[in-house]
Amino acid sequence: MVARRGRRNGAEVSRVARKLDADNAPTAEMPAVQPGAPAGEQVRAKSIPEAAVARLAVYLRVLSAMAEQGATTVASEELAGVAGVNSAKLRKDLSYLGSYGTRGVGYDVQVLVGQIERTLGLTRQHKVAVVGIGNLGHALANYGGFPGRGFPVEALFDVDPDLIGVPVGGIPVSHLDDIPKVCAERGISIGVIATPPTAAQSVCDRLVAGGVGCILNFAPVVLQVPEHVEVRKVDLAVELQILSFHVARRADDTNGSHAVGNGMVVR
Ligand SMILES: NC(=O)c1ccc[n+]([C@@H]2O[C@H](COP(=O)([O-])OP(=O)(O)OC[C@H]3O[C@@H](n4cnc5c(N)ncnc54)[C@H](O)[C@@H]3O)[C@@H](O)[C@H]2O)c1
Repeated sequence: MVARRGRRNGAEVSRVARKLDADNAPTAEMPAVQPGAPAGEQVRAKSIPEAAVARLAVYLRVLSAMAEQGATTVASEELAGVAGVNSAKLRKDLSYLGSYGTRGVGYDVQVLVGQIERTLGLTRQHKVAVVGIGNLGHALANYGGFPGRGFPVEALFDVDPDLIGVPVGGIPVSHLDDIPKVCAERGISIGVIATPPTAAQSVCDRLVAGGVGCILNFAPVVLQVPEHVEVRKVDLAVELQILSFHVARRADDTNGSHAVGNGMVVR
């Protein structure tokens, strides 16, 4: 009997990144330098707070755009401004990577890109399967932004006979029952669940049987998975409720905001 556990919304990004890395290499955990630690002292990536890991992904996106435009160095204030955080928080986040920048020069863009990519486990490709090729599944399968970020969509699954064999985004849709076999054959590491909630657990079980170690679940249901499987849940209703809370709070109290530049506010 395999041990199972439920996952709450907001599972740890850093652990997922390490899990993805672990799927590809035995030396899974990215060592980072503890801020304030003596040079060369290594700590595990799990010491990076989840919120900071999420911001690292934003910095990476900004830095990649800067590199494309020919930037070689960037000041912390500039990077912070474009990323929408305050510069003290940015410097703190980057210190988790052992990156402190050079006074008067800033950060080397390419070095920083490499450090963030390694920390997020993005130095390898992670093959993705999408299950449930309805409205959301079609959008995900057709979205061209995943392969360039190291997440090529390599398999699609559904139960609708009208969809089986039909290419979506260039990939023919396979039947649900073929999930374990196809995922194992193609080395899928991430399974995206875009089925109705009633089907999500059985889909998840099939993905796990196919050796998939990471699940991104769009269905509004809590999944039970073995200990070695990581799950992240995307619940747009919860996100809207959180926004609603912030709107209500802002109406009562605008304290806690930090005004920058042209009247814009970053949090
Ligand atoms: N559409 C959105 O904007 C959106 C946003 C957030 C979350 N979600 C959630 O994502 C999921 C999908 O939403 P949707 O709007 O794409 O639904 P949809 O009805 O358009 O598509 C669902 C697809 O899943 C397939 N399916 C059903 N049972 C299956 C099974 N056992 N195995 C494989 N495929 C199966 C159906 O044939 C269909 O193609 C839902 O759980 C929904 O709550 C959707």
